[in-house]
Amino acid sequence: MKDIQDGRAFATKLKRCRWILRHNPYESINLQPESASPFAQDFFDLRSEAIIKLKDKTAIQSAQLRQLLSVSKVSLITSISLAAILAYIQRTVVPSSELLVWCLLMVLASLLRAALVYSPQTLRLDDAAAVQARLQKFRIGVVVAGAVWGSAGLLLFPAHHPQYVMFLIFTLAGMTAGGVISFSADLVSAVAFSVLLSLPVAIRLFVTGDHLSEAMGVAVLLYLGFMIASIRRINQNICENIILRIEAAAREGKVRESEERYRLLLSHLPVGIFHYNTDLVITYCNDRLAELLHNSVEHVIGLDMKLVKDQAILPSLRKALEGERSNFEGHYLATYSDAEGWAYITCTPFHDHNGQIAGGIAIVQDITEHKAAEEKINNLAFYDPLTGLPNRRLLLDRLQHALASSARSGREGALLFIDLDNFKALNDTLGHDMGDLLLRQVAQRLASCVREGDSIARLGGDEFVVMLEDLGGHDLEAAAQTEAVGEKILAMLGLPYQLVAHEYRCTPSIGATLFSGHELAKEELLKRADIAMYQAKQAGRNTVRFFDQQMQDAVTARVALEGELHKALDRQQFRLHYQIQVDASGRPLGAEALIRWMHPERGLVPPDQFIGMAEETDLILPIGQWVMDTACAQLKTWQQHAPTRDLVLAVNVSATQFHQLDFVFQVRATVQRHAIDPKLLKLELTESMLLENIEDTIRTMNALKEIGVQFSLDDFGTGYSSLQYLKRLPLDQIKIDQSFVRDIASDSNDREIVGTIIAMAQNLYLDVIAEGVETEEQRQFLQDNGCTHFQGYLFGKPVPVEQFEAMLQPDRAS
Ligand SMILES: Nc1nc2c(ncn2[C@@H]2O[C@@H]3COP(=O)(O)O[C@H]4[C@@H](O)[C@H](n5cnc6c(=O)[nH]c(N)nc65)O[C@@H]4COP(=O)(O)O[C@H]3[C@H]2O)c(=O)[nH]1
Repeated sequence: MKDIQDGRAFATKLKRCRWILRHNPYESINLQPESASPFAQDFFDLRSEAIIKLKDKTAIQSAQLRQLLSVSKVSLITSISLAAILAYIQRTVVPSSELLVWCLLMVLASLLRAALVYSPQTLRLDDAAAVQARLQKFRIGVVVAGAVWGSAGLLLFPAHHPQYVMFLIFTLAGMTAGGVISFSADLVSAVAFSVLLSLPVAIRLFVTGDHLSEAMGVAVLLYLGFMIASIRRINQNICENIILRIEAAAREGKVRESEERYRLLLSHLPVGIFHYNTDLVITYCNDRLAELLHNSVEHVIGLDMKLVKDQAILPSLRKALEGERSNFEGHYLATYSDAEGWAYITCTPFHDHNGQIAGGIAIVQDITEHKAAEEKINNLAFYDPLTGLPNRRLLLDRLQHALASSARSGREGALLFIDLDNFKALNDTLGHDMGDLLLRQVAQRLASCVREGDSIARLGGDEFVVMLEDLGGHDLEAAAQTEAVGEKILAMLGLPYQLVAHEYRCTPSIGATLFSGHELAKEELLKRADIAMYQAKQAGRNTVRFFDQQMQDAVTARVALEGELHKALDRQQFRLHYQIQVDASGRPLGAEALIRWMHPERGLVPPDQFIGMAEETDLILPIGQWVMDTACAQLKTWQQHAPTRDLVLAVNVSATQFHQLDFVFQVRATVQRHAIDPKLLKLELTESMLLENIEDTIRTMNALKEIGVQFSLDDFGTGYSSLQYLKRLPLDQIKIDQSFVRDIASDSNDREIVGTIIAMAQNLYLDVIAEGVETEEQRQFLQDNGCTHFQGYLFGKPVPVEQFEAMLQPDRAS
């Protein structure tokens, strides 16, 4: 029902619109699409069309006017010529006064028309009023000319000379026909001209009264009627032609506009576009494509794609010519320039107006940067950025493939877990840059130790893994091959490294494990190789060890212990035991503070089992600080009692602790916090830690010396024991390692070493203390050779403070 109503309203409005168009093109039309119905939409379209037509009305009229003016000159000349001929012929049969009047009228009418035709005023096509005025003037000229020509039917009509009458009618008929042709662009002008020309002569013929004249009069009228009908049709055709021309011009303008718009759009698009014909010749390309190819648009257009250097894209281009949309992603190489990169190309068929495939359109996206980013991400995800070697992730992936391949071939493979010995020390002493340099050189050397199909990966830090594939089919054979590669790696990595100005030597510890098919998961294999490496470390480093189950159990236990060690400090499970140090007469000089871990289940855990672990995990820092605090607190207590006031307490300091940037500050803060005499605090340092960075070490030791603390060099004799550095270190004491003391009685070598150490210390004015003295014989020997201080079970084992203080009682001393 609503649709019907809409339809009716639509028809009414359509009618009104048409009426306006026809009768008053300048009336404004204010019609809105009231609803979203299809009729309303149609009406809206029609209204838009009508408005455009109204605007075009002026253009139509000006085109009509131009057409009228263009033939006016010829028609005016023809009119004047015919008028002259008519006047000349009729001069003998019509009164000269009438002829003169007519000629005069004709001259005036011709002048008027000439004035209108040759008017200098230029016509403005968009000025509706000007066009209207000019048309009106033209019509006036035509009406005047028609009237003058019509008057010839009355003034130049010689009733008694039928031949001259015939000539007059003939001339007027010709003029009418000519007028119709000349003025038919304007219906008003053409009709007015015909009527004004024909009607007077027709009337004159009827007035004559004879039958022939009357018949001729009727013929003239019929002829006029036919003329008017023809004029209407011709006028309609002319108007339609004009409209078509205007519409075509407008359409052409729009097409040109849209072409320009698309041209601009295509040229400025960030993607390359090209059109190609069915011969694969490029017929169009935008600026971006030319830019991508490092070429000009002119050179690219006309390029025969069949002849380009890189033909990878051709199958996709051809697919589009078969009517299918296709894509291409890949690397491209330009033919006529050095351009290359990665592109993503979409090819679409292009149809002509008959629906036939006329070629294809290709959209080219430059994905070079995207590819580079992708590669970078890929590299980051799978490769170690420092050495360029595969990382753990890629290694595990390759291991998975190796397991599958081993399962297929029945041949074994092996993993070699390589850890550089003392790498941390290198980083600490020469800096991380040197560490990085070493790792890069290690990676290169490893590559020279394996076959092409084998893999090398860096897991992080100084840990590398080499994966060997296609070894023998039996354990022994595969193990021998693995051992050989391991030895080769040991030899190769053991050669000196040139780290800028430093020549550096380093050894690896290698753990190996074999694999055969999918017997073990890849993570388990890696773990086994790691455990074996740990075993190699335990065995003294610079060696290859194969995985064994006992070792794994030990490692598992160690991991458990490590977990508990993290909590030990918070749970207050550490204690300090004190081992007495005496002089030659057995008088207590002080003690060495030795840490103990009182584990609730494991009982007392000796430091050998956890100090190393604490150092690896940096737990040694809080533990070391706890020891320092506890020792200072003890010193403070001792300071307050006469028998213990002068006791010196030796505290072990680990390398990590000592090399902390704020170690001096920490010691000073601790000494001040407990308000102890710093002279009573003796820091025991080992040879190896002092050598790490001798200059920094001396600086730190001097700073601590300024506070007042003393230094004892622990385990003396086990390291370099070089006089060179010994001289430079601000030491107070040298401690002879218990390993020399132990065998003094039986080993003449050890006796010699001990003697030399004591002599050296005396030369440097340093105290000497021997540790691990268990027998009177050892003590006597040491004393005879000049040793003045002693520590060992002979005097007392490390004990809790209460027992230690009890040992100091005068009754016991005596
Ligand atoms: N067989 C035998 N052994 C004797 C004799 N006299 C002393 N000892 C032992 O020798 C070690 C001396 O300590 P060290 O050389 O500094 O060696 C220490 C030291 O390097 C480290 N350590 C102990 N406490 C600490 C600490 O608080 N901090 C740090 N960083 N390390 C510590 O643990 C190592 C071992 O300490 P301990 O097991 O307490 O072992 C102690 C002690 O119990 C003897 O006559 N015969």
